[in-house]
Amino acid sequence: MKKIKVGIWGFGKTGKLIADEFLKDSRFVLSWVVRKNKIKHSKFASSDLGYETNIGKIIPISDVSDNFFLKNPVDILVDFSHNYGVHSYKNAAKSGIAIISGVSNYQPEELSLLKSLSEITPVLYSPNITLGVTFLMVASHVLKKIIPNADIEIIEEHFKGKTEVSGTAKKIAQTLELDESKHINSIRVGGIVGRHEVIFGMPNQTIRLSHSSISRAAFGQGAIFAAKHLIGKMPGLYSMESIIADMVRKHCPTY
Ligand SMILES: NC(=O)C1=CN([C@@H]2O[C@H](COP(=O)(O)OP(=O)(O)OC[C@H]3O[C@@H](n4cnc5c(N)ncnc54)[C@H](O)[C@@H]3O)[C@@H](O)[C@H]2O)C=CC1
Ligand SMILES: O=C(O)C1=N[C@H](C(=O)O)C[C@H](O)C1
Repeated sequence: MKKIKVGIWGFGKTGKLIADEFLKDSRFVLSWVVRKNKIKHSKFASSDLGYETNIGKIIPISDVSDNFFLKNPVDILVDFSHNYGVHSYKNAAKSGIAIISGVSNYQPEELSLLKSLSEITPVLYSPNITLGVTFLMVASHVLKKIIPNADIEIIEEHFKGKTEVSGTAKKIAQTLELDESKHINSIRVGGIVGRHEVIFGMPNQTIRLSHSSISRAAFGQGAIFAAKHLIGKMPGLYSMESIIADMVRKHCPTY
């Protein structure tokens, strides 16, 4: 079977683990990663990650010219860089490259640019690409419909250095029609990769739905799941929620 060629935008804390998961999966070939930092680094993502191979050429953002995607074609571009990263790969869409963005704190301008690219290529955007959080989001949505009067609070916990409020928590708040300035409770301690909890409070019982990302590898596995669903699709905006909601409908038991 023909391998799916992948390019990664951003080679930071998460981008590295995304690259690692794609390197380990034989259905994919990691063609390149684009990084911003000019600090001295290996020439290949695989050697940077400790493998004795030279796969996934590391390309500095300054070398990305207008015809970069014609010269370096891939099937899918996966972005875990920064909210303005999308400005630097607009041309990928013109070349028909599918886009997966995991950037979680888009400003309206960048989000609408990303959405506009979905008119010409398949785009999947998710502030939390894990299967688990997506399931939690769908399940919370259903629960809110079943218990519309419950008190609902969202807790999000991350590593000390994360300055912004979790994009995942904001998306959960939007889905549940909650005021994000009142119902998101943020905790920043140590090295927590990412934990989200939705609490439904009722007078005589409490329901807690929670998810923990134990390693950033979870994001890489989510990106692979998304890539498998996106490949071969028509241009359009796709989401992890619609994929998981379809699966829930398919597998929901009847009693
Ligand atoms: N959707 C999801 O499941 C997840 C989303 N994220 C999000 O991914 C983003 C990155 O997170 P981290 O890796 O933790 O941050 P990081 O700061 O460790 O890495 C980001 C990297 O992107 C690079 N970069 C910035 N602008 C760039 C550009 N224009 N082109 C190429 N590279 C560029 C930076 O130099 C840095 O190395 C954040 O928005 C974060 O919230 C993180 C984890 C999971
Ligand atoms: O910055 C991170 O690392 C993460 N960001 C996400 C968010 O803001 O929701 C998702 C994840 O939990 C990790």
